[in-house]
Amino acid sequence: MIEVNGLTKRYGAATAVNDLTFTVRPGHVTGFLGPNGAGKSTTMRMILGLNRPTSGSATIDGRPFGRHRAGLRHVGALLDAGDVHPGRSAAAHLWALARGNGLPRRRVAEVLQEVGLEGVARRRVGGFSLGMRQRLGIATALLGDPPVLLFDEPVNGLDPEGVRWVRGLFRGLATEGRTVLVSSHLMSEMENTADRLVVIGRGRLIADQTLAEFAARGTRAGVAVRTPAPAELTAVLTREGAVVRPEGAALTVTGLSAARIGELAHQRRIMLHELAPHTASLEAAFMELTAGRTEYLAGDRR
Ligand SMILES: Nc1ncnc2c1ncn2[C@@H]1O[C@H](COP(=O)(O)OP(=O)(O)OP(=O)(O)O)[C@@H](O)[C@H]1O
Repeated sequence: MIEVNGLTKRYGAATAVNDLTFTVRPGHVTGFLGPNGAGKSTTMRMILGLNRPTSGSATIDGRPFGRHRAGLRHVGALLDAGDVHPGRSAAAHLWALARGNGLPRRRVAEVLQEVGLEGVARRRVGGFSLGMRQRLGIATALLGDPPVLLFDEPVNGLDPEGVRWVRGLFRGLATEGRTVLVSSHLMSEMENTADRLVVIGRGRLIADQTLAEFAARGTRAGVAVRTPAPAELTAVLTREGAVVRPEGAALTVTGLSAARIGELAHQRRIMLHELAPHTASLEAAFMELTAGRTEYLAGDRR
């Protein structure tokens, strides 16, 4: 379990992380989501003891990271996939880490196979594509078989097959009862990966809830209706308290369920060609919640 309590990081006058409090529980993939510059990397670095908080605390299973003797056996992390000596081979990089953490040499072959790099294990990392570096970073995180894992933007540079693989990997790790925190600035990446979300904007907490709860608090749900008698149906539904907006050839109805709209249309013998409840889109919910809390906007000249 990761517990973040009142965590704050200031760089001079700028506040990168502002009084963040949240908990990441085992058995789930928790998505750590926010626009560019929201403070995700800074938070993860503080959880891992690489940056010192200005105030507040971050603990892993009740202790600051630095007090865990087991190192890679306790926490695995992918922070910056470029952070590997380019002249080293993938295997040499992992062997050095295994040795330094008292891990058996066989773990190197195991994780290389798990991430699909066994065929290039002896090649210099300098020649790796971004996707291959990400896979090596993931292998590094898995090396100590740790119960707590943090991944900062792990999907960057992966091809669609790689994205599918990494989703399955994270879900598998959570199913084994591990604590898995995965950051991204794209909701679409989290939609099929995370079951819980911690959302931040400009260093502050915006939401900490399940994916379903998050979707529900975003865009209001409505029902799309198509009928050859829009004026008549609009009058009937409005009398029942619904709000009806024409949208192209269709109507968007809020305030009544699809079932009730169907009943009313049937009673008045109004023909319907379509009756479809909108499901609130996660992307729309994310955009709505982070609007105004984005550090860098297109066209913004600050
Ligand atoms: N060493 C530093 N010195 C000064 N400012 C910093 C430093 N590190 C980060 N920041 C600032 O802190 C804010 C948060 O940055 P951070 O990298 O944590 O965001 P992020 O959510 O990970 O963004 P991205 O999705 O772009 O990686 C940004 O405004 C950034 O410019």
